[in-house]
Amino acid sequence: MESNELLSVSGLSKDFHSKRVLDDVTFAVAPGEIVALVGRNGAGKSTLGRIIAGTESESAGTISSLGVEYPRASRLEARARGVAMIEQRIDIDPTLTVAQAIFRGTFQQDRPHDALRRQAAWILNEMGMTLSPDELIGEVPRPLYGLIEAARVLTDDAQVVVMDEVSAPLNLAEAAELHEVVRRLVRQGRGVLFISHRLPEALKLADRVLVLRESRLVYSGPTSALTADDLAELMLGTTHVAEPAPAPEPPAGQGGTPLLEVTDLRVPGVVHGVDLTVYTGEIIGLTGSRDSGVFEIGGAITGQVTASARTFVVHGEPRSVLTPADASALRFSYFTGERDELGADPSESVARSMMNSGWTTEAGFHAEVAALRKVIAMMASLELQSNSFHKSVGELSGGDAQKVRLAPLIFEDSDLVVLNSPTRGLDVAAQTQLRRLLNDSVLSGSSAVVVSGDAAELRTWCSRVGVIVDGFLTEWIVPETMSPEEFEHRLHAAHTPTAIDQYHDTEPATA
Ligand SMILES: Nc1ncnc2c1ncn2[C@@H]1O[C@H](COP(=O)(O)OP(=O)(O)OP(=O)(O)O)[C@@H](O)[C@H]1O
Repeated sequence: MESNELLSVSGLSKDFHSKRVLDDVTFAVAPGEIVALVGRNGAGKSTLGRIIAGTESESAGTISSLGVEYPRASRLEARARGVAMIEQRIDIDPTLTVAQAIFRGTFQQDRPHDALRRQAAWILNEMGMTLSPDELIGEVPRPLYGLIEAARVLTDDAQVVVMDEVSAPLNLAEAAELHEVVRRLVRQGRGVLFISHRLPEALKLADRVLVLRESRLVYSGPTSALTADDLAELMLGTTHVAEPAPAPEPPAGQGGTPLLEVTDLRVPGVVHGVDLTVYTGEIIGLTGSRDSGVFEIGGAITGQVTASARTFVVHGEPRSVLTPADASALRFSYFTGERDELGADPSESVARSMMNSGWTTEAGFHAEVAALRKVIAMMASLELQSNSFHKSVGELSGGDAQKVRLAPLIFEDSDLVVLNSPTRGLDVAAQTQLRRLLNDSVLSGSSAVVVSGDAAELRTWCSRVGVIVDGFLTEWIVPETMSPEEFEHRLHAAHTPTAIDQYHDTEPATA
């Protein structure tokens, strides 16, 4: 069959242990086209991407590139046909430089390092990327591996590129770099299948959108005809209330009872004197570029990062800056957001991963039953798509795995919880539901600090957002006082490393 389509998928189905996860999926990607793929957690997006890229087998159906069918489950065949995929989880040898990582596996990889370096520098510069070609991969934050992979795709001959939630861990400035690469790829006549839970991003970037719901393709059409709410409705099969009922009035800033009051918080070389007050019953946000010190502040107030402070007062009592043991005694918890640092072993069962502690084989029958009851209740509240707690975490969809990791923190009675990008990889309904659960715990007297680079997450979750620039807290933004566009604009500036200069003369803000 002659075809101009870069990629044609026809009648594709997939079963996992007799559960149908893709059912008769048919679509095509044309040269120069960005096609977004959206759907709820567990809808089958990654599985579809992996089948196209030849790393997973299909149960039925065909896939062709430029009209030529390629065999099932062969990554090499798919690559030879010009199909590449950037997966959610990427491993790169930490001893390589960024330049070597960009050219690894390509025909150019054995060229002298200096030549690779020059070419990598050119590509990074063209894309407006802030990565240095000489930086060691071991020193590059893992969330940026997706950008390195995107630069790598630019240097090779892949004609169709599947990007699986590559933008999920990126802040607004980093996501803009990724979008630039995607646009460049399609200007060269290639095609991109872009998987994302950020619906406004999907609509803005893509020409066309595919919606998977309950394993079937329920919509394929131009993005220009849709709003984010339309898209959510197509994904969920029901009207979606984007903004959950706000938590009953949190203590308004200075008027409430302080839970934590810190002055002159310092982390050597990174945080240079931050004053921060978190009131009981509020959810605040902190944001900044990756090297601004924002992550270290979240770690320092929960005893995860070594820090100093002039005063550190919890519930009105002066203390020293916390150690991890102090933090757990005070019921201060921390969620790193880094998928690999969460201790969630992919071979571990859902049940065991959801238990924080106390479930050992020696614990006895009654303790085991009580622990399982708690797991079942958590699974029901979180609406896990997977209905088996025996399943291993590695078999879960990305969103379900994120919920499993978050569960102990959300259900534990914490006084203060620091959450790094809690909704990363969660679909719109799961985001809303998680926020409801967090609101419930805030209502019962706890507080939360959300460290994030995601505009929607910060806007819908936080009463105020502290901007961290170059180790200083430079201002507080109150999302409800401005339009979503203005809020996004302000965050974009805060995430752009060049913003540093404009803040150098600014007095640090106080809470
Ligand atoms: N290796 C596997 N073994 C068994 N079941 C699997 C495996 N991989 C995926 N699944 C199941 O297939 C379904 C689709 O998973 P997939 O990861 O494709 O969803 P997704 O749409 O990408 O979700 P998310 O948005 O959460 O990443 C889920 O129910 C998942 O548990």
